[in-house]
Amino acid sequence: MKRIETVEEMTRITRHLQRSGKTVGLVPTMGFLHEGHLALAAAARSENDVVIMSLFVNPAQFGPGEDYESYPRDLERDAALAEGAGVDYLFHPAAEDMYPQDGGIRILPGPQADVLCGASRPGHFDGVLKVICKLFNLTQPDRAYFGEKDAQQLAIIETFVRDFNFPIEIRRVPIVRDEDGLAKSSRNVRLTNEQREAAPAIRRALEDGETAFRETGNPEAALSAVRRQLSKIPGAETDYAELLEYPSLAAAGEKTEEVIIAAAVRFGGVRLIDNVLIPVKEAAACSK
Ligand SMILES: Nc1ncnc2c1ncn2[C@@H]1O[C@H](COP(=O)(O)OP(=O)(O)OP(=O)(O)O)[C@@H](O)[C@H]1O
Ligand SMILES: CC(C)(CO)[C@@H](O)C(=O)[O-]
Ligand code: BAL
Repeated sequence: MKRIETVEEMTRITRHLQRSGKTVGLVPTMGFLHEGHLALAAAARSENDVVIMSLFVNPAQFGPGEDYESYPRDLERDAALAEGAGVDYLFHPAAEDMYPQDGGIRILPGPQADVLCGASRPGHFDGVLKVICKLFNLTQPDRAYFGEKDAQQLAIIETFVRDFNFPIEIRRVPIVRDEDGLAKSSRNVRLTNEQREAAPAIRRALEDGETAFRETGNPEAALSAVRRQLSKIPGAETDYAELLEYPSLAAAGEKTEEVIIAAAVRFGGVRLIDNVLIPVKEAAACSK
């Protein structure tokens, strides 16, 4: 595996890869790798000649007072894990190299970014789209891999690629969980023992919502089941819990084919997200 530290070198290698005619899979991450990231890398490995993983804690997607500084980082550990996962190029630029000047162009996502994490973290998805646009241009991938844990991000990136005609296939990867059901997340290491013990209840709350939705087909009943369970988690504060159409993230209606029940929960300064995706046809079938 080759490490690439600068935008200039990444550009040079991309030109070379383009001439070689090899297919390229891109796995964008913020590092502190876990099995969720490795599942993205495995999918990329199985579908492409070359795998590029980016590892960049993107300042543009963090708001004032958020955890940019305290976000976990460990480059050497990440490099060993990426190499073990069959990554060919690990791109880990410095922030000053990615953003040599302040200001510049802003990318403004549409209504999909007005809800859920977009409502709690104003400007977050502007920053995600900016870095994704840069990474797509810098690596020119055939395919790019994103996890369903960040389902809103995935939906917005799919729209971005369609709207701006990027010749890139976006590949969705299912959520990888710990044995007790907690979704793998780099931020899990920042939980205290008590918080870590309580955190799998987020998943159970979403499952209760899924069961209620499958049994009743009623979004309000499902959502109140989720909110009730979330409110009982010791030491946790619900940031949001919502049921929406997926991937439009509009209110669910008559023609909805799939819904998402998504939640964000804060344990002190650690904010975790999780979701379930439910095909509406299946839910209707269950309730009959
Ligand atoms: N448990 C998971 N299962 C599947 N994909 C995941 C999982 N966790 C993260 N990913 C995906 O990995 C990519 C990089 O995510 P990121 O580096 O932010 O990791 P993270 O663990 O989500 O970190 P955070 O602490 O910010 O939640 C994203 O596409 C994200 O959806
Ligand atoms: C996609 C991403 C790498 C962009 O910084 C980040 O939002 C993440 O890790 O999900
Ligand atoms: N996986 C989402 C990145 C963030 O929390 O900023």
